[in-house]
Amino acid sequence: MQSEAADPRIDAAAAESHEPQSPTGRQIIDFELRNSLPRVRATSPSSADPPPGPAAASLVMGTDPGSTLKIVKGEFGYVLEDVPHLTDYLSDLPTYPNPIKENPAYSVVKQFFVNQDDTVPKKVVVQKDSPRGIHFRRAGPRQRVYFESDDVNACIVTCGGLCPGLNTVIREIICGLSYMYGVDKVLGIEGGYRGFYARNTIQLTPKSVNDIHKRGGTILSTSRGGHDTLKIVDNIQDRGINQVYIIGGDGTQKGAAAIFEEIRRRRLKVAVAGIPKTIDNDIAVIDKSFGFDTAVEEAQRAINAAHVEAESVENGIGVVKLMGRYSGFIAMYATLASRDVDCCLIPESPFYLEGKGGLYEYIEKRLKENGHMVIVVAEGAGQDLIIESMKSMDHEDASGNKLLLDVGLWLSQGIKNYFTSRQKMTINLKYIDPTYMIRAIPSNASDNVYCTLLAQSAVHGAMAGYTGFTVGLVNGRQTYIPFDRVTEKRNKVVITDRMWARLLSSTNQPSFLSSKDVEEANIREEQPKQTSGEVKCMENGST
Ligand SMILES: Nc1ncnc2c1ncn2[C@@H]1O[C@H](COP(=O)(O)OP(=O)(O)OP(=O)(O)O)[C@@H](O)[C@H]1O
Ligand SMILES: O=P(O)(O)OC[C@H]1O[C@](O)(CO)[C@@H](O)[C@@H]1O
Ligand SMILES: [Mg+2]
Repeated sequence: MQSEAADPRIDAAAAESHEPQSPTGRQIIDFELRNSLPRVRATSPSSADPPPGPAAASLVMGTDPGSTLKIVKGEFGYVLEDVPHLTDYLSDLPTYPNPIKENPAYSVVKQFFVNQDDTVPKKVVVQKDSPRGIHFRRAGPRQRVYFESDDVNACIVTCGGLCPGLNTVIREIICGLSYMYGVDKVLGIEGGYRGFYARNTIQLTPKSVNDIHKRGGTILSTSRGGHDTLKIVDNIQDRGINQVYIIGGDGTQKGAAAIFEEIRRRRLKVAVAGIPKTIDNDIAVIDKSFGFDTAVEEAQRAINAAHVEAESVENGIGVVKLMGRYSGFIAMYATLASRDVDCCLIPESPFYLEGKGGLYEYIEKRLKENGHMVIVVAEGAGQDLIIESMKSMDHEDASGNKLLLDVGLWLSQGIKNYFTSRQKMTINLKYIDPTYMIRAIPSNASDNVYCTLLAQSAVHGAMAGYTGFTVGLVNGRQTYIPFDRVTEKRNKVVITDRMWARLLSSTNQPSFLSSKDVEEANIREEQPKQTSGEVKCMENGST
């Protein structure tokens, strides 16, 4: 471990830094960032160069000790949860006209640049007297950029599990940097976070990545564990990297936040941009994560197969396991899309097997009615029941994620035992586990477009000097979201929400919930989430 005093680069950088000058005739925007850095003022060097913060005179900055968020308050309860900018800790950075202006493809676009004040509301369903609520900065190209094309030295890393679309995002970061901004130095870090200090790097060009979106997986390979913030930032510094693109799930975004904090502490001119990846769709705030649509579509093939098998025999049961460690979105959407599913089990909704209203009773009823049935089970469902029945130990992977027991096998065995031992009826059960086959395919057409927009938004943000942000779709608009916002909690299926009710009504399955379960779920959802703007919000509200 390297101490601050032992690193000469930190002292040198700190000695060079000084309080920003008061800008002439420009609004000074004060804000307070959480930890070690002193209070700073974001300024804009020239009138042709809009400041990174909102320019509207009515906005005042709020301060929130203990919060990592950069909060801007406006009228009528308007709150902007802004993302950091290089000028927050580096003063007098020169800016340059955005080279996109010279690009023939984009020069005809009527309003190509995003208005500096554009923000996107988190909540779109409002009442006439409700406050305007939380907003995020709108993503997109800015008039001026904080990097000269020739000076950019970017790198890309992929971490965590696989997900359809990883290669598309990699490709579009490289092509976006090159075609829109004329950047030609992009390094691929191999093997996830530990690749920064333990693996090789590869030079990436539009030509070398031309075809990669047609392949599953990640050409950079990935890993879990191995995040050593100081070693990673040392490596970034040693290589002269000044833009870091980090693609990964909730764990990866936490790692990206740690890297950003260390970079900021060392006062380096390095932009850190996260692109959220998770096939489980469990990242908070954003509408959905890339690869999710592809996964739901591919899951249909497994469900169809299970259905064909089940309806072709007497008392046929098809059990399909889908991914979803903590969140059952893939299972829920795949079930809703298919209409062949009779029962969907997810981690968020407790269920029980035996007795009145239990799963076995429902299976029996369904077989008597229809002669066959299909069950979709998310991998994280029923883990408490399995642990109870197998007296198993808790295990974790290299990143500290819970290692799951195979709910599909366990459930299939349980159903077989139930019907055999009680001589209820002869059943014919087929268990299909397509999880890794689904995760390993290339992204479908709509995910490819989505990946492209995410990658381009990340590139625009980094070029414009924003840092410490995750790019994401909020209510259909590309935004920059502070890391903390996407890592503080997981996106989960809300079982008291209308979407889960739609599922229950489509499958006709029992909810398996006691009134106590419903009460607990309601309490979980109703707990207000205080921000410094004192705006209460509910994640994943009804659609
Ligand atoms: N709290 C944390 N602080 C720093 N690094 C972290 C943290 N949590 C996870 N990481 C690092 O992020 C990387 C990926 O984490 P993880 O394996 O949990 O996958 P993920 O990004 O959550 O993706 P997935 O959706 O596949 O779970 C790992 O290298 C891990 O060490
Ligand atoms: O086997 P691995 O690579 O650890 O990944 C499995 C996990 O990854 C995820 O797909 C999330 O990326 C989970 O659904 C699943 O539990
Ligand atoms: Mg994760």
